[in-house]
Amino acid sequence: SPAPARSSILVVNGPNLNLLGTREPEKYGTATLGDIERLCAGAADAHGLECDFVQSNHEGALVDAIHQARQAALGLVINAGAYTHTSVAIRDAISAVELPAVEVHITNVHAREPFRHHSYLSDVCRAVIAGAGPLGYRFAIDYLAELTRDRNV
Ligand SMILES: O=C(O)[C@@H]1C=C(O)[C@@H](O)[C@H](O)C1
Repeated sequence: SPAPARSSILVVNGPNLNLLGTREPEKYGTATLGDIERLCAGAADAHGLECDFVQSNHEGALVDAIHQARQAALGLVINAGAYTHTSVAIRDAISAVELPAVEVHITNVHAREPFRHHSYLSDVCRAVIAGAGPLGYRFAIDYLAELTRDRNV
């Protein structure tokens, strides 16, 4: 009989996102990382799925978390924070694990400083959601649920 379908989405948050709630609230809002994780859990639950969460300020720890998702998750939601704009290592990890990934940014990075306009991750992700605030995480989960529906991965 086929292996049971995977039911978890790994939500990856990068550097400084642990400060959400008090980090430049005029840009990032007042929702804490915990609030966002609860939003994600509720979004996944609506699809009969669950979320695992990792947040790290360390690039290699994020790479390790992406690797570990390969055997367990049906997809990735990733807000790599500043590493979005610098990290070939995280890009290569996403590409290597061959899971559908959605890139999320709370802010509209294209309306900010030029150095935020380029992402090393976008072309190895299925979709990019930027500027919708914390709701972007829910949109990403809804999309991944649709993408992987009825797929015994
Ligand atoms: O909007 C966000 O969630 C992203 C979060 C960060 O920490 C920044 O370094 C990115 O440039 C934008």
